[in-house]
Amino acid sequence: MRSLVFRQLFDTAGSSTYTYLLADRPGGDAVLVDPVVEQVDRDLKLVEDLGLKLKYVVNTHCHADHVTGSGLIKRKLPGVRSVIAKDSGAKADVHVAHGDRVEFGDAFLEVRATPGHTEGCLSYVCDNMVFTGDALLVRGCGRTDFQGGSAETLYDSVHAQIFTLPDDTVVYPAHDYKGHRSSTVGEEKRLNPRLSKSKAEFVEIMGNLGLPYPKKIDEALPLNLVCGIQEE
Ligand SMILES: N[C@@H](CCC(=O)N[C@@H](CSS)C(=O)NCC(=O)O)C(=O)O
Ligand SMILES: [Fe+2]
Repeated sequence: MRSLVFRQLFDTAGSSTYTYLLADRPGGDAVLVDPVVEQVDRDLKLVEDLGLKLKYVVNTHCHADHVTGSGLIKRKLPGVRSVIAKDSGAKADVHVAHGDRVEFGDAFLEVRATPGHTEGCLSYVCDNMVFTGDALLVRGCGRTDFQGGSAETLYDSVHAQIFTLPDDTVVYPAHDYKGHRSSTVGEEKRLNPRLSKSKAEFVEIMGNLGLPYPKKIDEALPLNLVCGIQEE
């Protein structure tokens, strides 16, 4: 049996983002999911401490609230390749779409298209884990009021691509604002206060969130379209 390496890291500097480090085995090939630019040194130190070979920096979507660490990591570790959805409209070394695999050593991430929070949102399945980005948060979900968001589309994505996974699949979101770290598909199907409702109720809830725009949206969006770094 494979002994996958897994670490969940949290951005305490303001974005409340979870970054995930996965490797196919101790000392093996690794991927970093949703790195944050302010945390790149922390992430790369962990990669080095664990003796891992970082292959890919993978984004679940073009983030609106923080700048991705992908470009800075590529600059510090030449050879690392960035990955994002083709439908995100963002630059990357590898554009993926539903059904693709991101392989690292003997392990892989299975790409599932889960649009609705943004047009290019992906979730990545690895063994009994799903990295849901902002499509599904613990007891919540991503907002749908910008970046081509659509409550109807998000509802269909989560129900078709995440809630069809086995109930014991562990849900790892891109953010948490309430102190949660993970959940399971079974738990979210039963207890998610938005997505356990009917589609019509969900659309009504999402239309009335009244959230202010993320503070860094004007800086983050244009930078994330070019991997987090504006080249000279
Ligand atoms: N206050 C934060 C932004 C909070 C926010 O809008 N989060 C997004 C995910 S990042 S695009 C979201 O979808 N939230 C859903 C929710 O129900 O909170 C900031 O200023 O950065
Ligand atoms: Fe987002």
